Amino acid sequence: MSQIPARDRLIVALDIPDVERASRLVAELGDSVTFYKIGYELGFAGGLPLAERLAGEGKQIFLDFKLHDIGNTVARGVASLSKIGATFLTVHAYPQTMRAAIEGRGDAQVKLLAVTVLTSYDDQDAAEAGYALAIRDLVRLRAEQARTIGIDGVVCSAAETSLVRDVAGSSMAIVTPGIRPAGAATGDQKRTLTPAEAIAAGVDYLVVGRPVTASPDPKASAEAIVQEISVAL
Ligand SMILES: O=c1ccn([C@@H]2O[C@H](COP(=O)(O)O)[C@@H](O)[C@H]2O)c(=O)[nH]1
Repeated sequence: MSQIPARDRLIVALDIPDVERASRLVAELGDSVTFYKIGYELGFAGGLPLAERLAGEGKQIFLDFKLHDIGNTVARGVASLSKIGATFLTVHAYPQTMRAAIEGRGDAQVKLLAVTVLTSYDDQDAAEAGYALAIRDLVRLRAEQARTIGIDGVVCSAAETSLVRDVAGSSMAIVTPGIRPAGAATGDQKRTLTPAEAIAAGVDYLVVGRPVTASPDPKASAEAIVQEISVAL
């Protein structure tokens, strides 16, 4: 995936509470951002028609709904979301869920990404949630299962890129939230790397929310990240 242009590797998380504000931000960012992620906040506030519109206007869309339910419900949810024209859609990396997602996607074009372990978790959080494995082992296991089941890519921390690449190979996309330009506030993210570190590690796509959306100059912040990606490629 080394042929992906630097700009198309930046996915801006549109974590914005309403469609009007999100549309204004997209207009302000203009050509500086080609790829947007829509998750709970905007999606549950009427963001799906915006996702469809942006896809129709040539932006790439990542629907980050992290689906996880009984198989029938996951399959039907994926079937509905597959009609939007998105590039990526997330499910949690549980084998039953991943198999159901593939069934629900059918012949649609959307690529399925499996969320391994949320980037806001560290080993202590995983233990508190009942997992006996350390995060890196859990990420490795889930990446292996995603590959075996036929998922298109994984979501993990950029810090796990090399272990994921080892098990997932070069054809699966590695998509990494928890990206923080040097000096940016980490907030609730616990497994972070800078854009340059993530590219050097070999990730395909970088997901960045607050460092762009909460910036006093979102376009300048997005351009600075694209520049950092270009230099590191
Ligand atoms: O493991 C994960 C999976 C998804 N996310 C999502 O990415 C963005 C990150 O936003 P920031 O403001 O840059 O922290 C957000 O929409 C999360 O839901 C993640 O962070 N970690």
